[in-house]
Amino acid sequence: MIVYGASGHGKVIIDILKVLDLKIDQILDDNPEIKCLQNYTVAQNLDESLKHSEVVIAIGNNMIRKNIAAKNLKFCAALIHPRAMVSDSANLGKGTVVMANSVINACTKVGNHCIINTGSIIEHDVHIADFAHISPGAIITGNVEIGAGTHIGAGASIIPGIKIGKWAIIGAGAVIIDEVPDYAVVVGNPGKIIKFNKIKNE
Ligand SMILES: CC(=O)SCCNC(=O)CCNC(=O)[C@H](O)C(C)(C)COP(=O)(O)OP(=O)(O)OC[C@H]1O[C@@H](n2cnc3c(N)ncnc32)[C@H](O)[C@@H]1OP(=O)(O)O
Repeated sequence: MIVYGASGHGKVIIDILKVLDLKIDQILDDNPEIKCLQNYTVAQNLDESLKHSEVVIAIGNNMIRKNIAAKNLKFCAALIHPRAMVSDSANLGKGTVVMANSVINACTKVGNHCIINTGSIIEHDVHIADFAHISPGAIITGNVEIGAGTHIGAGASIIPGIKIGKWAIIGAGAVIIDEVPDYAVVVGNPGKIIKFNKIKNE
């Protein structure tokens, strides 16, 4: 497996690969100043001999993950920590990572290259689009829809059936009781829009 991104998030993904007994072939990062991650050497270019290896994008920034996903690489199927609980009826897209102690309940759909972070709860019939990130401890209750590239902050809660647009940001600890439009940044309990996210090259 190639780990693309030598970040803090990369460290957690390395732990998942280790516990799944998957071999780490190379760690890549576009930043030439990053030379190592823990005990691993970090390269800027993919070793030609590894061009058929599967790749996981290990970067927390949703837009950077989207840009890397456009490259011609062989992305892995979803990586699931063995101590996560994922329903048989859930559907997870390629490159999505599911961290320890998270729960993904029945009939949920999670898109490509999403992060379902540590201890988050994704309830039944939730739909999460590509490149979204559900932060540690967030609670997404039943029938919620989350748009592409949206970031749900740590410990946020979303009440059932709410629709959250694309490239929105929900602040840490927010409680979302109303629909959230595309690009909105929402904080507090009850959640209120404080601004709109200026996304370029979406
Ligand atoms: C493994 C991991 O670590 S995963 C990482 C998980 N990361 C997170 O959960 C971070 C989520 N991010 C946040 O909560 C951020 O504070 C954001 C994105 C909502 C806002 O960040 P910024 O755009 O930098 O806003 P800024 O810090 O300038 O705050 C703007 C206002 O909102 C308030 N505010 C910011 N965040 C919150 C919050 N989570 N809850 C309540 N109020 C908040 C600020 O106090 C400030 O209020 P003021 O204008 O009255 O002073």
